[in-house]
Amino acid sequence: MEVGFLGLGIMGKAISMNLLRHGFKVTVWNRTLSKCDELVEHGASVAESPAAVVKKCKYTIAMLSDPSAALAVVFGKDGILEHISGGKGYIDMSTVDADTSSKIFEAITKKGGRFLEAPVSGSKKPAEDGQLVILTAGEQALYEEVLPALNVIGKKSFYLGQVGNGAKMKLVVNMIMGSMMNAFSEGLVLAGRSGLDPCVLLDVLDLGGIANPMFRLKGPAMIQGSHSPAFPLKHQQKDMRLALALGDETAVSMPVAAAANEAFKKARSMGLGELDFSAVYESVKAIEPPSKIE
Ligand SMILES: NC(=O)C1=CN([C@@H]2O[C@H](COP(=O)(O)OP(=O)(O)OC[C@H]3O[C@@H](n4cnc5c(N)ncnc54)[C@H](OP(=O)(O)O)[C@@H]3O)[C@@H](O)[C@H]2O)C=CC1
Ligand SMILES: O=CC(=O)O
Repeated sequence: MEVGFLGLGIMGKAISMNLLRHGFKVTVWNRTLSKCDELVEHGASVAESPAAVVKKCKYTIAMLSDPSAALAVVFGKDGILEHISGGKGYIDMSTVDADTSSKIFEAITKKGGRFLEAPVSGSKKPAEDGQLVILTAGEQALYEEVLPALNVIGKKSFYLGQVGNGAKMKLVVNMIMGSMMNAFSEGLVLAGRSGLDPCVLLDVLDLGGIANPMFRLKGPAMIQGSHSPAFPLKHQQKDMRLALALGDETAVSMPVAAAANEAFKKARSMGLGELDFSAVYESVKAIEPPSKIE
């Protein structure tokens, strides 16, 4: 199967490498073209624009940073709309809001193309290992046609019906994840400031009912102050913002998520946006206790 791939950031690079490893023919494009070089060394072809990719490939997958990037690649100069036609499929894996996804869907179908949104849950390592959870919505026939690729990319794909449902599911999941990361960070700092060993806290958590892979994986590195980016904090804050907007639309009160969003914004203002989202821990730690606690 031949696929196009747009966006070779942390996730796009890992996913397209994985597709190449599994024998897919992959034509890549990235805004910063030099990021294509490593993929070419592993057998990918390069095209000069999103339009050129979609002209060449029946199926094109995109993995871009945010709504404005997702829209730019479709509607911009040399974008997808210039060559999408005649049954070609466009699969957008970027985490965006439902409105963005719907705009893309409408424009593509108007041109005779087909659309599937397919945001993913799981980070850099699951992307490298083909262990993502894929949250698709849109044209079901396209979903079924591209299952061979989805089965390489992920350990499980959900088909959630109409366009927008994949985006919404992803935002709900990441709203929960971002809130958990904040509670975890506060717990680690609270343990340390209370004279407890945060490493022992990790052991206690891991044996109880709230044990989870995120605490297990990120905790030891966080305690070491290491936040090498797997899921950049700026993207987690974007997801909190989009989830809160969904909460506005649906009149769901989310004070916990709102507080978590503020914490991620503060971390961004401290210059931590390019680090892993676990770096929110540094912004919690940065609040010095008064010299004497009354
Ligand atoms: N990292 C993770 O763990 C996960 C991320 N996600 C989501 O996946 C998406 C990608 O994440 P990730 O790979 O980490 O992000 P990165 O920041 O590593 O990569 C972003 C990609 O988007 C491209 N891009 C940004 N702006 C534009 C634009 N205006 N026009 C064209 N291309 C653009 C970048 O190109 P360039 O190289 O030129 O900057 C790059 O290829 C995001 O929506 C994120 O929320 C979902 C699950 C997990
Ligand atoms: O969106 C991030 C993730 O880890 O999932």
